[in-house]
Amino acid sequence: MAENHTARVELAGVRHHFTVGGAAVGALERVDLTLEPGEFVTLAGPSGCGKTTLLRLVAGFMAPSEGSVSVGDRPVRGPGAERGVVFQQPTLFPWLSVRRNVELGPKLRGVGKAARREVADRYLELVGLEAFGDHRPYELSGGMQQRCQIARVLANESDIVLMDEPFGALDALTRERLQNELLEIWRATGRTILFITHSVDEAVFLGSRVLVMSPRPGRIVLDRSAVFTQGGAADGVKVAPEEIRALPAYRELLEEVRAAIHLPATA
Ligand SMILES: Nc1ncnc2c1ncn2[C@@H]1O[C@H](COP(=O)(O)OP(=O)(O)OP(=O)(O)O)[C@@H](O)[C@H]1O
Repeated sequence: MAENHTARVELAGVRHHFTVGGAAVGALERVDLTLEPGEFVTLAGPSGCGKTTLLRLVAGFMAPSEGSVSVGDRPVRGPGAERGVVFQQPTLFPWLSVRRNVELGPKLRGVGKAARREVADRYLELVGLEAFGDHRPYELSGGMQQRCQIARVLANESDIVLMDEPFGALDALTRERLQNELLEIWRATGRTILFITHSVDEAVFLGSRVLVMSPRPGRIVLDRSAVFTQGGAADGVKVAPEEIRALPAYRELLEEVRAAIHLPATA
């Protein structure tokens, strides 16, 4: 994996509640969590358990009711360029070309024209969209738009990539292709990734670490290292996804995660 200099993300004693109709609705309860640089952390849990709330706190879109969120020992006080967010639905500017969408972050940071074009083209190539730089987002399929969004976040040099069910709206084939591409990108760039998913298989397949949250108010009830994705990349040897999924240890973790979410065993 690429060397990385990403900062550690730390949530300490985090509680969060929303006020709805004058009443407090608990969303997160006592979350103590450290994301180490370069980890690919997947987060699963029942609907409404507080996953998005946790991600939004790390993104700096809001502050916790209690406790603290910090990145590299600095308290999070709002969004920052080192934390990129990939939403479930692509949020691209329709009036800009695919390339200009990807260039936007570097442009806002004052990167010159030639340099930002180079960065954009590098990331478009990484996500397999090199031939579509001059297209408009609406000329791309949903999966291609999602890849463009990922390229945009990476081009913005966000060392920490926060992904909220990014593949949730995609068909199974595109989803599988993007999962494999994302793993390649992670191996190549060494970013820290926090990835929310409803799919237990996706959580176990992608994560170098798998977290499960309890029903609302969410707490982390399972925290496991998963070596499957890294194992395949160890010495450049690629292991086919089907082989990884057939490993007994993979099946075991899958069942453990399913049990933690109170889903029935698969077999
Ligand atoms: N802006 C808000 N105002 C009021 N309540 C909210 C708000 N955002 C979230 N909540 C509530 O907080 C709880 C946690 O929501 P959150 O979106 O974090 O869950 P989630 O685990 O991401 O759900 P899902 O998997 O269904 O996307 C839910 O009960 C939700 O209704």
